[in-house]
Amino acid sequence: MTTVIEAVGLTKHYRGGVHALDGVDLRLDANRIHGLLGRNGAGKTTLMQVLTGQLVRTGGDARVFGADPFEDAAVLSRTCFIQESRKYPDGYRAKDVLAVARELHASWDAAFEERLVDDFRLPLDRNIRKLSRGQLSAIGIIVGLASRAELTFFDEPYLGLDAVARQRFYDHLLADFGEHPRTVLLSTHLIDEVAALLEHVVVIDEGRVIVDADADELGQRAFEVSGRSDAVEAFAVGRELLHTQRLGSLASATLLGPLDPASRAEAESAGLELGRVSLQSLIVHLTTDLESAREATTKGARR
Ligand SMILES: Nc1ncnc2c1ncn2[C@@H]1O[C@H](COP(=O)(O)OP(=O)(O)OP(=O)(O)O)[C@@H](O)[C@H]1O
Repeated sequence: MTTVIEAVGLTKHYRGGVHALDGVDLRLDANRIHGLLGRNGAGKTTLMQVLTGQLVRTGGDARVFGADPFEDAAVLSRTCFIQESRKYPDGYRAKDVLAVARELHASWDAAFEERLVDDFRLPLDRNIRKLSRGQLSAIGIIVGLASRAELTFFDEPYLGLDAVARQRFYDHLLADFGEHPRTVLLSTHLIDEVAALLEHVVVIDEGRVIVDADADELGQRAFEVSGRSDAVEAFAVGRELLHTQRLGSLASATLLGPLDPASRAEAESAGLELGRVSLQSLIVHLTTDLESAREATTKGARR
């Protein structure tokens, strides 16, 4: 597989000791939809800004299509970056933004643009400042999709979009990706909504990559058991526990590790039910529960 994005020890530090990126190692393959997930302030936007040459890195190396993206016009012409906080010049109407984007992207599909404008009901003649939050997001989505750039970054592209419009975005992205494969890096907090789209998932936390895995493999990383609390507790002994929940005499536990045949048999003979862990729960547990568990262990060891 061709690598489109490669980062080695990538750092971006700000004054005041902020390590927005703190040694990011990453390789993203071509023609896949990659998810970039993580909590607020984890470093997702910073990573995209460095990879699109909008920010200068402090250290390490970043390659996009094999070149340094910073001020490399050839790299940037193959890239489309959709950012939620984009500012437009005074007096611009929605159709002016689309006209500029059309000029910038060699693979722009005007017929697709037209369909998307209809589908997202974008008022083309309205001044950009008068558009609703959702309509502004729709502009970004239309540009990101119709540009058909070889590499598209969507940074939280759908602030303010209603559930119907978000579903349309997912449907269009998936259908168009099927016909015109390209590389997409999508950052979002609506993890379960996009889980089915993602082939590969990167989770960053405090500027570091904590998960870098194919979505299928990630689904095998944890499982849930539920049933009588004493049976759940007994089953959890010796296993890495991510999370537990109790309700009266019943409990459920999220455990790390693949569900091998022996564990399955053990759970079944203890009368426990087995279930999958959603991508969102897994990531929430990995970025919060594991952290607290490790903190508790470190504190315990220090005592
Ligand atoms: N110009 C700046 N000066 C100082 N710190 C900054 C600057 N820009 C970003 N940061 C900090 O860098 C960290 C990473 O920010 P970033 O915007 O990349 O996070 P994010 O993962 O995109 O968050 P969110 O999901 O909330 O959008 C945060 O702690 C943020 O406060």
